[in-house]
Amino acid sequence: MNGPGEAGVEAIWGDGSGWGDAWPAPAKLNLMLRVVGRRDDGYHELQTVFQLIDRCDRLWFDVRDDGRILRVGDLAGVPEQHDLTVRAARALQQASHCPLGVDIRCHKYLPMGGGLGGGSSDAATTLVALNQLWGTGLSEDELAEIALPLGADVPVFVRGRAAWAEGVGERLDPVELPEPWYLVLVPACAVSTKDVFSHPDLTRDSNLITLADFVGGDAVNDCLPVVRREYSEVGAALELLAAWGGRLTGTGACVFAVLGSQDDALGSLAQLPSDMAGFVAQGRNRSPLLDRMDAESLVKTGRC
Ligand SMILES: C[C@@](CO)(OP(=O)(O)O)[C@H](O)COP(=O)(O)OP(=O)(O)OC[C@H]1O[C@@H](n2ccc(N)nc2=O)[C@H](O)[C@@H]1O
Ligand SMILES: Nc1ncnc2c1ncn2[C@@H]1O[C@H](COP(=O)(O)OP(=O)(O)O)[C@@H](O)[C@H]1O
Repeated sequence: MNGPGEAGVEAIWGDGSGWGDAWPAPAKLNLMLRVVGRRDDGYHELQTVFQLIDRCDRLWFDVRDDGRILRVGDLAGVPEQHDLTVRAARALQQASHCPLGVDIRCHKYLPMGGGLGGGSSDAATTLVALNQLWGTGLSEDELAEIALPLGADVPVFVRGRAAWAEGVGERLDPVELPEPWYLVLVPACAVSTKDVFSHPDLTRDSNLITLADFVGGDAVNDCLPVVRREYSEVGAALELLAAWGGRLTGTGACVFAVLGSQDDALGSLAQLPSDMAGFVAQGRNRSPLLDRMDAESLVKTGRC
């Protein structure tokens, strides 16, 4: 992650070129989030708007002939069998009866527990990449179905488009939004999605709104009051963004604001207090993962 004062953007992340052999796993921002109900299984019904950004984890996959699925390297606090990339590969292997395996390497650039969906995006990139590399040939709908049990946020990354979302995040309608420059702050705390959704004070009965309401400025995040109260670091970060109307993404901890230009955003990043981390990224209606697929037109192996 970039600290304040460093260049906040790597231009190669946004345009689908310059990835080398790495597969991108972009972050998302929830531009608004309403909790509109609770299902019998405890999951909450949401209305949210997802936009992708051009800040990404990077993944590499080496196909194995012996069917084993292995993680290369460590991820702090996440045992290999719980890693969403490993779980995604296993889910695809089971669904497709593919005899192949894979070594998975992931370089994290996205904070964990930040509300940026990094783990979910890693899982989605694994599904999309292995569907190609294993030659399993599943459709986007089939991949999205495998994605949902891995996490409510995984399907949007499989589909790779900014979206208006309902249900637990699986009912997705693509939307075309402005693609502004965002300043994203990363408070020094990780927020547990589960803890926020089980908090007794969480608003769970927001009224339904329409896309037109959102476009007209209704951009509330119902998780904010609880998160702000439980994590003082989040409140402090939001104060730094007050001039631009800072917002919380998902259940946090990251907060973000729309800046007028890349230069404005980088200038504001450079002026942050030295103990506040952050980065600059551009909104994307189309995932860098889809751009990478198009750019490289990888040849299907047809080995399954
Ligand atoms: C809130 C959102 C908004 O985009 O993002 P994050 O802040 O986590 O990034 C997502 O819905 C999160 O999706 P994801 O991170 O995949 O969550 P999951 O692993 O499926 O769920 C973690 C836990 O949160 C609770 N949960 C999650 C989603 C939801 N709609 N209702 C819930 O009650 C459940 O207790 C679940 O056990
Ligand atoms: N490959 C992975 N990358 C990140 N987190 C992972 C991964 N696999 C499992 N996890 C778990 O998922 C949790 C949520 O991670 P992440 O998706 O990055 O945050 P958020 O849901 O807040 O956006 C992490 O705290 C971690 O325990």
